[in-house]
Amino acid sequence: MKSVLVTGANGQFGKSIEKIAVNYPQLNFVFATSSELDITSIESIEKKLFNESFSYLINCAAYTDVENSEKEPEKAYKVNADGVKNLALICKKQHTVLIHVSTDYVFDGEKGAPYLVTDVTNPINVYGASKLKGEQHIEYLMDSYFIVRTSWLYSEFGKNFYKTIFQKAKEGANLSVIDDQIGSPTHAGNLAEYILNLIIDQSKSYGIHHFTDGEILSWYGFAEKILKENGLADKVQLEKAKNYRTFARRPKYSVLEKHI
Ligand SMILES: NC(=O)C1=CN([C@@H]2O[C@H](COP(=O)(O)OP(=O)(O)OC[C@H]3O[C@@H](n4cnc5c(N)ncnc54)[C@H](OP(=O)(O)O)[C@@H]3O)[C@@H](O)[C@H]2O)C=CC1
Ligand SMILES: Cc1cn([C@H]2C[C@H](O)[C@@H](COP(=O)(O)OP(=O)(O)O[C@H]3O[C@@H](C)C(=O)[C@@H](O)[C@H]3O)O2)c(=O)[nH]c1=O
Repeated sequence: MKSVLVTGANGQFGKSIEKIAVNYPQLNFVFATSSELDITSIESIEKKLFNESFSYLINCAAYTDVENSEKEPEKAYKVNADGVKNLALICKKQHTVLIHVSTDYVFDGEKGAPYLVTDVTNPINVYGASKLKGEQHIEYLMDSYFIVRTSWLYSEFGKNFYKTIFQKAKEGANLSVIDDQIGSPTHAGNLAEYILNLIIDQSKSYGIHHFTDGEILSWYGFAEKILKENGLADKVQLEKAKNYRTFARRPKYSVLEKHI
């Protein structure tokens, strides 16, 4: 039976994997939260991997606060770059395949068409730059890895745009959402299935993958969809934001092309 270690297990994506893990009885999962395994500490990782060896490590650990990354870049780099380097070094030593999740924010959004896995990266915010650095450590250090870039994740778990809009709408707040950033919302459960199937299929298509749900929307369009899905469209007012102020710049068009 293949054993799979999941790091960052308490986050949105870690919990999404845990939810569907029961459908994969042929895999033996170990879920490690940030307090059980801190990816920024070599000792912490080695402690977890001392007695047990894993065929795969799915890294869900990350610093995902896009806004705060601008104010405290060292926090983003510590986890998203240095922490990922630690995982790459140890996985290589232990012959564990690393499956790492990355982001559409590694691109600048200026292409105006869906990004291919071969397209040049050029992040325009600290979060994206720190995630790219993590990717580069893996590519430099390892041969057997998957870097799966995805975008605009949402689910019942953790903090995400879907839940924020739904919550605000339920409270009856009027919503103002930008329509000049375009991307592909992706259900975290679908990404979890994609990744677990790479394992089940014993895929050797190592390298960078793009996975999204395929629909192309603005954040405004996504908000509209969320309201409709929950029967709230007639109950709250949704307007296109003119000046929604943020610290971080975000790519204008960060759709990921799934097919090579
Ligand atoms: N959310 C999104 O829209 C998107 C996310 N991604 C990528 O997907 C992955 C999963 O994201 P998501 O689940 O949404 O993010 P979350 O922020 O929900 O989860 C991240 C998890 O990482 C944990 N963590 C933080 N620092 C460490 C550390 N040093 N050691 C171990 N664990 C740590 C956090 O722990 P704690 O619970 O203690 O805070 C948290 O549980 C990330 O790599 C992210 O960059 C890619 C595209 C879109
Ligand atoms: C909540 C809200 C956001 N917005 C804007 C702000 C921002 O430009 C955009 C998205 O808002 P958020 O801050 O929720 O999204 P953001 O944190 O930028 O989401 C990103 O997270 C990281 C982790 C990723 O990897 C990306 O793929 C992407 O999902 O929508 C509004 O215009 N109105 C609103 O009411």
